[in-house]
Amino acid sequence: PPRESATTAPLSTSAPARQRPSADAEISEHRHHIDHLDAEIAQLLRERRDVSRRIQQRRIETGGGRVDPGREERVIARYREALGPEGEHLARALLDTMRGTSADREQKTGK
Ligand SMILES: O=C(O)C(=O)C[C@]1(C(=O)O)C=C[C@@H](O)C=C1
Repeated sequence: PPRESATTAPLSTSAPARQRPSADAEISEHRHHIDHLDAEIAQLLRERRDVSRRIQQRRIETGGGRVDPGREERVIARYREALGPEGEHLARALLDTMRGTSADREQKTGK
């Protein structure tokens, strides 16, 4: 069918919605995808934390400290390269989570 001209078309924002899945359906589908990715990321983070804790414990047992600042800088640089400047914030939060030493936790438990 011939398309309505710009001058005769009704002023409606719903025209594209007839040709595509509704925005609600599309958003809902993407959110399911994100929920799935978040579950995978959480599992990977638990695995990473287990490995990280083994290193930290071994270092502490052998007279070292929990933190290895040089290694942390290399981890942070990797996240920055992968995700841009915001990757650095993520890496710092990640390392806090790995060490269990976030400011939030220190405030609540004193540990
Ligand atoms: O690689 C280490 O030495 C670790 O202890 C692991 C890890 C990390 O989770 O990446 C955690 C704490 C350290 O400060 C540095 C890095």
